Amino acid sequence: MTTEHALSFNNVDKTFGKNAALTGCTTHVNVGTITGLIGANGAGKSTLMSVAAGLTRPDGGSVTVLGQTPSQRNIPHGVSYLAQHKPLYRSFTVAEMLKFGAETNTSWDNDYATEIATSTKLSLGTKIKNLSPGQRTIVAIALVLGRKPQFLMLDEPMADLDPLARRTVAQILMADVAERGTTVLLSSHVLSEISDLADEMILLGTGSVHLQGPIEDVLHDHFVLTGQGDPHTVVGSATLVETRGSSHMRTHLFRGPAPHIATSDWAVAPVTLDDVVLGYLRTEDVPR
Ligand SMILES: Nc1ncnc2c1ncn2[C@@H]1O[C@H](COP(=O)(O)OP(=O)(O)OP(=O)(O)O)[C@@H](O)[C@H]1O
Repeated sequence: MTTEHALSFNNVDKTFGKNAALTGCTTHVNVGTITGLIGANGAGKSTLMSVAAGLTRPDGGSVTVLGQTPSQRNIPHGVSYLAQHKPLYRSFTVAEMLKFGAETNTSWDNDYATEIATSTKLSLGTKIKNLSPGQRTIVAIALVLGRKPQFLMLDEPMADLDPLARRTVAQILMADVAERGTTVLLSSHVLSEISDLADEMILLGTGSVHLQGPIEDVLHDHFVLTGQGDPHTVVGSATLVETRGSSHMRTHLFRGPAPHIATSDWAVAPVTLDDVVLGYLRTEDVPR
């Protein structure tokens, strides 16, 4: 762990019965970044966040969050975590929920939380149970940001939001990062959301990390090669991640420096985030 890391996992394991959720998971989140946590259903994203928040105890390995070891007795100061199910009291009004936030947090910014909660024009007098799932998400985000966290973890925060509300939440998060220097770890299945919002990414595949780094570097470090025959004859030192297509025309995803190709038998193209993520998720046999 260095002070540049808001979160640091070293060889972390977590098993639920026979289900291995995290297996030798080693990763970190750099301070001051918005990091996108990507992975297939069941890859371990929620478990990683729950362990980092101190709500789930790992079986092995070490976890450091804002310089502290999280546990149920020691939820690290400065951490806010919004779980996927967005816990709120259904019988409370929005105003009562915000009051609850004020009463249970020593560092609470009521004006800021109220501004976020009302950013999509919902009324403070409405009961939580009468809000739509998307409106509940906005209130939940107001509650986690009202605590003025140093490190914010959001588990699929955009899943219920309409396109306009998504944009509102994205702007709220980017403003928070710019003005308060908050570090954000955000999981999503929508890759366009990750490329719009995040500077860095962690790609989790069944419990351990396939790939991690600044998104720009990840894209720069991969290329797609299309053609027939053995691609290794033209790629140099790059590592094959995945191959698709028929024997007539194959598309190969490679990690490493893109080659200069002097023959019309092969074509090299830059990748999108979709190419990289889908390529890794489609194959079990990936370079780690
Ligand atoms: N409380 C639990 N009891 C039993 N198994 C669990 C529990 N929580 C998680 N798991 C298992 O651990 C694995 C990882 O689950 P997790 O919810 O962390 O994945 P995820 O990447 O967040 O998935 P999704 O994208 O579907 O939300 C899965 O196999 C899941 O079934």
